Amino acid sequence: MLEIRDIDVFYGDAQALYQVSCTVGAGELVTLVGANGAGKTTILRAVAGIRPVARGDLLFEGESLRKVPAHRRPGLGIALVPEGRELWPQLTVRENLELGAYDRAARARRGESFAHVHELFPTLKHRAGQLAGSMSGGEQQMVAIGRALMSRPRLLMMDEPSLGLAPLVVGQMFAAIRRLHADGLTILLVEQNLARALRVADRGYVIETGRVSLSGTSDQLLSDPAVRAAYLGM
Ligand SMILES: Nc1ncnc2c1ncn2[C@@H]1O[C@H](COP(=O)(O)OP(=O)(O)OP(=O)(O)O)[C@@H](O)[C@H]1O
Repeated sequence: MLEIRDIDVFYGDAQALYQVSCTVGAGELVTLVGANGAGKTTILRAVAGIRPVARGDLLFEGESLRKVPAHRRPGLGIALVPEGRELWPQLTVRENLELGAYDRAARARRGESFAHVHELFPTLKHRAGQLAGSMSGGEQQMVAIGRALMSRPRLLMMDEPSLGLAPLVVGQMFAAIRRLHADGLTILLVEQNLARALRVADRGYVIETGRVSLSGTSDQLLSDPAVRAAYLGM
């Protein structure tokens, strides 16, 4: 479904990604793991079209995204749940969700999408009229994921959905991710919690200083001595 081919990405003169390649097949849950500042967010931004790609290419369902502006990518089925959630705090939960269904096709199927989001996160149904900014961190993350689902994505990218959440809430978040994957959604998940991410993912890529340093199935990575030493302290 998604093929990232040898991309280089810069912030001004500073190069953040060096010939990064990775793929996500239809129905797969793939995770990008690695330390702070390794370049994981930048990969998602490149796929979403928020950061331009200086070299290389991005293919979505076989078509190059290079000439597709960021605002047209959700219409193709690409959704990003950004780091920090980026909700509208003064709008209600329902209004935040509605803003996710922003194109005509998504608006036409809004009722169905609401039902899907409410089934995944029942709290959002009960709190529909509450201001998003007054909710807990975990609830706000649910709104951010729900808003992305309202655009009816075929590829859902999530940037650190568990960041800053209490352990119990992190468990609920991963249960929701597992459920979306079991329902057949294609997911690209960025996580710093390597062990947890690899337990839900089919495959993973380890990103180090802007490069893919290792890749493999989750089992391969979890049993790799270099991964265990560097990320799991074993
Ligand atoms: N807006 C920006 N301007 C300049 N440099 C940036 C910007 N955003 C990120 N960078 C740099 O690009 C590199 C990759 O950052 P990126 O945010 O992609 O890493 P990350 O792996 O997602 O880490 P984190 O978990 O902290 O988000 C880092 O060196 C970072 O300092």
